[in-house]
Amino acid sequence: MITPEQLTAAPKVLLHDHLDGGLRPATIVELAQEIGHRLPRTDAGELGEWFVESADSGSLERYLETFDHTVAVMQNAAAISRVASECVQDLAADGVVYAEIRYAPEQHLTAGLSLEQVVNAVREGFEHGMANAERPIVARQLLTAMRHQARSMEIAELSVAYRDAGVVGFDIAGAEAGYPPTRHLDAFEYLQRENAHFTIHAGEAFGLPSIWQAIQWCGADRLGHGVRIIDDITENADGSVELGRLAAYVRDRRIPLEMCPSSNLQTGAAESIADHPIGLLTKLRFRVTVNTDNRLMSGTSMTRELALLADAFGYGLADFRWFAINAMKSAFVPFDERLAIIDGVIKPWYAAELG
Ligand SMILES: O=c1[nH]cnc2c1ncn2[C@@H]1O[C@H](CO)[C@@H](O)[C@H]1O
Ligand SMILES: [Zn+2]
Repeated sequence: MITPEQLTAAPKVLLHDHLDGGLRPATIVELAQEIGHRLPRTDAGELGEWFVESADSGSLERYLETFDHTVAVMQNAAAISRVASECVQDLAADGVVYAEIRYAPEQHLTAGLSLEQVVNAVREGFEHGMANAERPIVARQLLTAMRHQARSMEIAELSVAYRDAGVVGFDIAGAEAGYPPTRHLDAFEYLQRENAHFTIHAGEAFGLPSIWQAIQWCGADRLGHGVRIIDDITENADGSVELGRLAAYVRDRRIPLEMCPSSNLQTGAAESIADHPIGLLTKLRFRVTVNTDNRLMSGTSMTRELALLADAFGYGLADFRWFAINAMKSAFVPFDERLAIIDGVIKPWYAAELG
């Protein structure tokens, strides 16, 4: 049996976590007071519960409405830096040793900041967080463009401009139905020409066409969620499994799936953890990674996600090591930096625990 202490201490790698989905409720209350933003609850504990309940809507669109409040309090550089630093410290306390944290710079301009000022504020916060965390952690930025907006090219250019300043990749997020990834093809083609990395939220609220476009039209390095790839997999009555062409491609090419179990229950992408496609995809040895998505809206952490999976599927330390190494192999930092964490941090810890 894995003890809770062991699970917290286990080195974890997080590729899919939204900066504006992971604020401490107490910080939201303080920041809202400073700028006079009205919150649905003013007690931090109640506010935390409000986020989880409101995000528990069964629809991605309604889930996303809760971000109005977190984004509202992240409009000046001091607030953004504070949130970024606390994020890194919270992840380190949760045993995360490497994290790629994403947010949409274009959503943080309402009080007059420029896109560059937003990225710099996050950078300063991450540096402060790494320096003050209770355990060593490496934190990097992914810049997200909102798929219903038309600023993806500009944000892609921003991610390239800051590639040597803590930004390791690009993403698109927001409502998926009606906003296919090909809407932003120019941005993805630009990134490919720049030898840059990107992931795409696909196959969460919409099915295979979205995943297919993300990979075969846009050239995504990784898939955000990607749960609907299960629609291209047939389980026969005799227990045999058949992969369609797209599912086979994703598995054969080792395309990383950034899976976020609790988030998927809230948006209706899965019924329960036990029914979540992560079980079958792990058994079939897809390049599965475990992620939090939005710690505030899901009331979760990496430790909690792993504990839920352990309960539902009987996973143990060997499985958690596999998830961590899968994720670290799929990170957007240079290969030597990935290896340093795999060989210097993840493998030694598990070797000591597993014997
Ligand atoms: O699971 C998700 N699917 C799609 N979009 C999301 C998800 N979680 C958060 N965001 C969106 O990404 C923005 C930048 O971080 C958030 O403001 C939210 O609108
Ligand atoms: Zn997400």
